[in-house]
Amino acid sequence: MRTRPLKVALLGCGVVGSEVARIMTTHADDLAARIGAPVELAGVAVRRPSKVREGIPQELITTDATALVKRGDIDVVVEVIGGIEPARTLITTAFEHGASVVSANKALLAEDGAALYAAAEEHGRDLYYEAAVAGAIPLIRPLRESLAGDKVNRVLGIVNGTTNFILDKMDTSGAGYSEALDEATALGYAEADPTADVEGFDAAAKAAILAGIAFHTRVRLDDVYREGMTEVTAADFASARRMGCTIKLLAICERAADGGSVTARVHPAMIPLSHPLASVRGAYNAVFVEADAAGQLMFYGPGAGGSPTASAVLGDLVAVCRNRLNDATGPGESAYTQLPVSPMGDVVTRYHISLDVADKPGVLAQVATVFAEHGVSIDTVRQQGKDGEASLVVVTHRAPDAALSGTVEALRKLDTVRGVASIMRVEGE
Ligand SMILES: NC(=O)C1=CN([C@@H]2O[C@H](COP(=O)(O)OP(=O)(O)OC[C@H]3O[C@@H](n4cnc5c(N)ncnc54)[C@H](OP(=O)(O)O)[C@@H]3O)[C@@H](O)[C@H]2O)C=CC1
Ligand SMILES: N[C@@H](CC=O)C(=O)O
Repeated sequence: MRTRPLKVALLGCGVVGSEVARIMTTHADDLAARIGAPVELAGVAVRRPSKVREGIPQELITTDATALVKRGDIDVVVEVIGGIEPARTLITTAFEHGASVVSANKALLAEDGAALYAAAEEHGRDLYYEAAVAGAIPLIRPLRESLAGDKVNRVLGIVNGTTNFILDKMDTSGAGYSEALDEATALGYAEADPTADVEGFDAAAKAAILAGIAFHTRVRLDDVYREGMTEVTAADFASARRMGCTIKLLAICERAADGGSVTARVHPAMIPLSHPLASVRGAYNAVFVEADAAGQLMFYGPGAGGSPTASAVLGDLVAVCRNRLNDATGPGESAYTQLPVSPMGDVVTRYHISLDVADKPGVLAQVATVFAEHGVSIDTVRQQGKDGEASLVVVTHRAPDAALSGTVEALRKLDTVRGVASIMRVEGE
């Protein structure tokens, strides 16, 4: 074993960073044995230097992250600050000064992953980011390495722990949205700004990363269709239950049958209770990967929180340190192509639509005509009338999203349709 330690700079010591530091300290001997050299925490950059950080010597704490990554003797920079800047500049500066980087920053990777990869390659360094998608679950490396010889066609899953925690609470205990979000935040699952979770930005960033790796193409955050879960109501859960379903925020990345394009989307969806994703509880994540030769694979585990995420960061740290000792780097992204990303309108799926309508003769026929005119075939209709008004629930067969949007627009114009209470896609059947 080499006796000179590999030096690690930790940028950020919050929910994830504090757990990374703790495990680096408590498992130091194991890590050294696995790497073949000891690893030393050489500095910890934070915003608030006076905050008490258990187990971290005060002399390691700095507010000058730039000076830390520019020191020139740092082997690996672990970036767990989050956000776009200063994280992006710190990572590129780290490469310029000879360090490899481990990051958990999905927002940055989805926005600027290609440029960061290019910077890593230019300087002959590694960029690893297993923790950026689905917390503790090994998913990036299986997709990038284990499945590199196969052809992945679909990635579908729950990739945000906070929203799964909230939806699960709403479904099983009738908890309110705000109360469940507060709990998820207190448990360290939510992003610094939880809007990223509940509005689907975090899951969309993860979908962009997954689609990119799975299909060997570049997919950016802006390419991902996104709907959050803030509008999901108790009434939606009641409708879902009547259909034998529950509601989950899903990330779905698909390669077109002809292989010439891909789609990536994040939105709430009804899924049958019999589907394995329906029983993913709390802040757990689960991702299905469908590949030509492998068939269907499922990855499951804790998707958020300090300790699970630190596990993924530490796994990357070991891999990157081993590469440093061997004067090597892991797989890069230079083989990526650019497949077009098709718009949401091209996606074909089923829909559950709740309408408030007048309860009088001919309304059902009028509504059915609108669906027919837009080429959307109806599977089931349920109507419940009360005091001259009625609630009409239509479940469709598979149809293009653009056709469904056209249908809904036309329905809104009917005098007899008082309002469209909800539109939910139905997946996983
Ligand atoms: N929490 C989770 O479950 C998961 C998080 N991630 C990702 O990990 C990253 C970190 O998340 P998390 O630990 O939850 O975030 P926190 O908000 O808990 O921690 C952020 C840390 O960064 C420090 N920091 C912020 N700005 C600066 C700056 N300009 N210079 C130096 N330090 C700075 C903060 O300092 P101070 O302590 O002084 O405030 C804090 O220590 C994010 O990219 C997140 O998306 C990924 C998977 C799961
Ligand atoms: N806020 C994220 C944290 C992990 O990526 C989530 O809830 O999944």
